[in-house]
Amino acid sequence: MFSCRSGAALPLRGAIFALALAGGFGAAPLGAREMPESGTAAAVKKPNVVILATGGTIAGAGADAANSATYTAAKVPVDKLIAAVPQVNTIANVRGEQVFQIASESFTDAQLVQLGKRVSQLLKQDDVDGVVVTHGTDTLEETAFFLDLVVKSDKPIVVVGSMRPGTAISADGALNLLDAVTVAASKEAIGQGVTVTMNDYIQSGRDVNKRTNIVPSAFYSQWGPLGMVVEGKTYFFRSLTKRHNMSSEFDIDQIDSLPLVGIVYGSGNMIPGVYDAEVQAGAKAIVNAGTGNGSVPGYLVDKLKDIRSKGTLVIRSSRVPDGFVLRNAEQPDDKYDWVVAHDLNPAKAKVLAAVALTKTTDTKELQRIFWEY
Ligand SMILES: NC(=O)C[C@H](N)C(=O)O
Repeated sequence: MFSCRSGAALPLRGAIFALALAGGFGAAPLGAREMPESGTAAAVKKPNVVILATGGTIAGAGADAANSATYTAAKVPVDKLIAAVPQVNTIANVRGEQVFQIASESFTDAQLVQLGKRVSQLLKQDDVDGVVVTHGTDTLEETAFFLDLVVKSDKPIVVVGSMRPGTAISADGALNLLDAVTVAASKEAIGQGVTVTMNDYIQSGRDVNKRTNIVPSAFYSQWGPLGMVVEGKTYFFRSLTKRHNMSSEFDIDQIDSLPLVGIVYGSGNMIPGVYDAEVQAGAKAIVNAGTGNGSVPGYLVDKLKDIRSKGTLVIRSSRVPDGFVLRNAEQPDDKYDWVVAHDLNPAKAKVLAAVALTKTTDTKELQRIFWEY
């Protein structure tokens, strides 16, 4: 009934995904005609990709096809997600594993560590060429950066989500997942660090962040995407210059838990007690999501100096989405023994601080790490 030739099928993919999730496929899955027959050279040579499913909107379901924003995340199991995009089988030998079934805002550090260990374990296997992690988009940028920092492998790791549930008209999950498998199976992605495939782009998991909470073009990096995926082929135009994966000094195999790091959001008329609450809760570092160039209100400087002198790390980041925080601009970081987050947004600075603190509490070392990763 439907033509499955790439290009012609593109506008239909969202609807196809929705249909599949609703159990709408008949006997012959789309794409089956394009699959190499088993036993042929093409079938033997296909890379092996494991999809680790963690939930999110890509596994979400709404009551009606018109519900693009009102739905329940983390409903559809991994096997059904894969079955809804049979085109992945033309690219790789794909199998799925359900690691969690949660919305990504519910991720904790314990889950981050568990996921990292599983990705690392799988990529050590000779029969695994790449891993895709399906994930909610709310904290996708943290997980992607975490995996970028701690998984010691050159093999492709792709984190993918969607902005619309699979049941919605024009759902974006099917194409995003197909693109993720394409990148995970591609030789070009080897050594590129953890990537995120959303809305046809290949983004660096280190750089990318969610900029809008409605439309499919939600993910953006101020340094630009690494490339694109078009009709089952990857096109890379840039590489990540920051240390990651094989060149990282961190290894998930040596990390069993992460120290608590808090974020305090900067604004006018702030409450100093928020910092005390973070310290009392056990925060080993506080990321100050300051205004502008990571600026700190005059009436809070003594509070942050006091916190630092008692042992909690102070990291100056900014609530401004782009640009970067300069050391000793706005505040004398050398004098106060504070660290700056460079271009990392507060959520990413929190991840790097937690990972870095598993190795060192020395502020010079920590600042070096913030420059290098
Ligand atoms: N688009 C999404 O995936 C949002 C959802 N709240 C999640 O992060 O799981």
